[in-house]
Amino acid sequence: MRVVVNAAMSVDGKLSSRERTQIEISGPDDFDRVDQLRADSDAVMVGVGTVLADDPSLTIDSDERKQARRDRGDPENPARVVADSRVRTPPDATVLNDAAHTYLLVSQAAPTDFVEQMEEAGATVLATGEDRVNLTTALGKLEGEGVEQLMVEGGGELIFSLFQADLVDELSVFVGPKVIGGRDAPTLADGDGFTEAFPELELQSVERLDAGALLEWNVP
Ligand SMILES: NC(=O)C1=CN([C@@H]2O[C@H](COP(=O)(O)OP(=O)(O)OC[C@H]3O[C@@H](n4cnc5c(N)ncnc54)[C@H](OP(=O)(O)O)[C@@H]3O)[C@@H](O)[C@H]2O)C=CC1
Ligand SMILES: Nc1nc(O)c(N)c(N[C@@H]2O[C@H](COP(=O)(O)O)[C@@H](O)[C@H]2O)n1
Repeated sequence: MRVVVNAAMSVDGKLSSRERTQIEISGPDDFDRVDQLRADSDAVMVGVGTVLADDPSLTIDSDERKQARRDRGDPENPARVVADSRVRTPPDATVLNDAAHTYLLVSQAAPTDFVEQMEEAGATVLATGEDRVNLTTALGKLEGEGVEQLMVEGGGELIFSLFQADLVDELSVFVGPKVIGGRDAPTLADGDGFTEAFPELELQSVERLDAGALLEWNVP
């Protein structure tokens, strides 16, 4: 499986403000690039923190891209994946609508009645890890479901864990012109942070885009 992480961050490396509401950091050209990246992926993943903060759809905007997927025999939207150890995804979350299939990655600690509620809403629930999702095992299960390219759209807690588990192959970061600030605002990689053995990436490209820059990195 190829794991491609994409995010938009402010000049100072924040994904959002301390209020954790969705902030438009990308411009139209970057949103269009993200739409293409979704269309090129078998599934789009976020952590439950992003579901609770943004209630995202994670679907494709462009009708042409949806048609191109149908023409090649794929569903019109990639599958959606939420890392959600204890099922905090609200039953009325947009990621559970019928625009795409949804996988909920939970842990063994997930309450059975919540799991059943998600399955009734049409989601496929994959359990790994005792208290928290074991991302290595969970991504292996997704691969078994046919996910060859997984796009990850954040947030910072999930992105850090994926780097920690050495699961990331590529990182695309759009750096937008805003300064957000705030010690409690989410950054590209949060979690506990590294204190040694910092992952070192290889810069593949730098491009001016909208009012910012797109940086693409490979993870050796
Ligand atoms: N600008 C951008 O490109 C983006 C911005 N954002 C912003 O980021 C913020 C949300 O980010 P954040 O709060 O970090 O949330 P995340 O989306 O990273 O979700 C974090 C949650 O995922 C769950 N999770 C399950 N398994 C794991 C695991 N193995 N490792 C880590 N997390 C796991 C945890 O909850 P549990 O333990 O309950 O399972 C954790 O609290 C919002 O403000 C949103 O607007 C989000 C995406 C992109
Ligand atoms: N690429 C990008 N640029 C920004 O400026 C953003 N705020 C985000 N946020 C991510 O996009 C998701 C919203 O998706 P939908 O439009 O609802 O499909 C959001 O949840 C973040 O993951 N991304």
